[in-house]
Amino acid sequence: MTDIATYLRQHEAKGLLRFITCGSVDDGKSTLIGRLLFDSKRLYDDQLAALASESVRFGTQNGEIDYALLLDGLEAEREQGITIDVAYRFFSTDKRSFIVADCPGHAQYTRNMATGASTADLAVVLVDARRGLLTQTRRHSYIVSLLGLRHVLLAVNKMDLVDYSQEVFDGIVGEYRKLAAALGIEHVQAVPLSALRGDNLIRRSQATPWYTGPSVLEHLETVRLDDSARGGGFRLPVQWVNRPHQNFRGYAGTLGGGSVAKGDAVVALPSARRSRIAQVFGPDGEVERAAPGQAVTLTLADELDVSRGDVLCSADDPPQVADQFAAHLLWMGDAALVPGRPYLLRLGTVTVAAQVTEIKHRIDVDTQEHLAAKRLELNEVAMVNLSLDRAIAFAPYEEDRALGAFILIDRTSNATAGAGRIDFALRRAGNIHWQHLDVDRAARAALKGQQPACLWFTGLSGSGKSTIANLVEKRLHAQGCHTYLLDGDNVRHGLNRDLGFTEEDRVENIRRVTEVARLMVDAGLIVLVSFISPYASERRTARERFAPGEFIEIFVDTPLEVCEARDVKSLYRRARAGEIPNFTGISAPYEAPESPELHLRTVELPTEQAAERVVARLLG
Ligand SMILES: Nc1ncnc2c1ncn2[C@@H]1O[C@H](COP(=O)(O)OS(=O)(=O)O)[C@@H](OP(=O)(O)O)[C@H]1O
Ligand SMILES: Nc1ncnc2c1ncn2[C@@H]1O[C@H](COP(=O)(O)OP(=O)(O)O)[C@@H](O)[C@H]1O
Repeated sequence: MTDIATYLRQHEAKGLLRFITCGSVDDGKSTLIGRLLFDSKRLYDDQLAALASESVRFGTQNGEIDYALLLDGLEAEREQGITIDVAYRFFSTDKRSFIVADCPGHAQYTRNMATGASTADLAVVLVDARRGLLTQTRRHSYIVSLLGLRHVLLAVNKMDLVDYSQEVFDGIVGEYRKLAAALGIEHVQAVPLSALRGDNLIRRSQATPWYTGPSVLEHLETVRLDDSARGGGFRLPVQWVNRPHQNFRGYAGTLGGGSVAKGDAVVALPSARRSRIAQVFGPDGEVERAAPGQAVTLTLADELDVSRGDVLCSADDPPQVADQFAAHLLWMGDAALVPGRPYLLRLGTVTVAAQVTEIKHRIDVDTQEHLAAKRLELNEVAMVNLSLDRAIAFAPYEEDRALGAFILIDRTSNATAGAGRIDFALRRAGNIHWQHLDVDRAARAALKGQQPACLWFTGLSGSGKSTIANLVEKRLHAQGCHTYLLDGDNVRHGLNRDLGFTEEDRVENIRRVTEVARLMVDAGLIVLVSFISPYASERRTARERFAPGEFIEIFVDTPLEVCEARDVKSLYRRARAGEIPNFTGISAPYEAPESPELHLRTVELPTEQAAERVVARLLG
């Protein structure tokens, strides 16, 4: 452990370049990485990296050197619970240290690559000289540009197999430059290479006398990356609030943008409260000023309520605040992205619930064509509108990579399901304000003399939802309660007439009925909702739209065989015959609730008793 610590300390002073390699094993990716590692004589595998990251935590606590910078990308990913397969390898030369994100080239390649690319400065794109640009090359380059990498090293490999032909090389480079221009990749350095023989890998080769540029390693050692740094005022996404005792409150994180100094005017976002910088701490204690990219702790002159995920920034150059965006999104989830479904969005240090409200168009990464889409499958890219549960500080990706790139996390599996970049905030976000109303829900409920609630019945078709809900409503009505029953069959004749039974249509169906139920509860009613509502994530969203205790989930649990035997509307028979597609339980899923407030097993429970239990649960 101490060895790697010493090693990192020695090399910390040199610049660090993070890069990623794109291409398949056939293109010579492993050979290239292998030789770079071998020839630089510094081979550290990712286990050592893990050890190092442990020692980092330890080290910082003791006020030792801060080489967390070297590892912060890894830390961030670990925090996000990303479980995917990216091995980070370290090597170093006299001029620079390097971290290569090495992504295995199997089916999940895109996801791995996007993860690696999100922290990289440069991409090495490998092309087989015999085969030229492939669909895959275009796809990878698209992702590289989507994630904002502006530097590509185009490694035209296997030159030995085309007799080191300048013509072949020039042809491929010409074609790639066109692609790069279309994608907005600004800097392309092409190198004719034989990774296997070592031509132009570490040193320039005799075999390509016509080539006057640098070798791969020379380019990696000398490429200037500072053009991508954002000018302007400082921005500090708050990673954590350091509060060792009553008299000290420091805001820690990594500084983006310009430098920060004692006395600077500062604004905290999204609250927009203002103050001044009281103290600046670097890794070795208090300093007058800290530079971009440094890990710092700031204290403020006034007590503001700032927490993790907020952004402290220069009052002269604050980023924007919004809750709706237009963005580019690369989908990496195994399950398709469906508009309206809730995910977690993480941007910088903030995590917030979010949904895609609209897929504007899907983008064919091979042709750049815009296509219509209702959902996004694995590896698809689209322009989307996003809506967050609350406003956050952000910047368009073009302006600030740190505050413009985000990931979407699947709330059930906790896996990264999408990566994207914010293009701009949607205007409407800032313009709609909640209308304050004098007669509020408490007043309306009081007049009715009842506690409003939402009784949410879920279960298979024919499970008995409508029958039980009907009985419950009759009983409540008899007791003088003000109620309303929303039934799937009925609502689908009116409000939701435009919706069918695909996954995305059901998500929208439930989203709308949730909003209607909410308005009714707001009006002081006891609302009974009887929809199949087959997806756990939409039921969870529905629950979150109500106050604690107001949403009562009732699982009408009837085995499929029983529903099928009842077959009140002959739907099961027709579904089995293939006449009704996407039929719940047969050709579409039903995700049973895991912890409903009430679990009614109808096989053991006659309808009257089932209804009685619901009423008892509600009225106590
Ligand atoms: N493909 C398919 N799958 C499931 N159900 C179907 C389908 N096609 C028509 N129906 C009839 O529509 C009723 C379910 O509508 P819901 O709005 O409750 O469904 S969902 O919540 O959006 O899944 C359901 O009513 P219930 O039997 O009352 O549940 C069916 O009568
Ligand atoms: N214990 C029970 N609970 C609810 N329904 C039952 C029960 N036993 C038999 N049934 C019958 O099952 C059918 C359920 O149909 P329905 O209420 O329309 O279901 P859903 O609204 O879930 O599609 C009705 O014909 C009902 O009489």
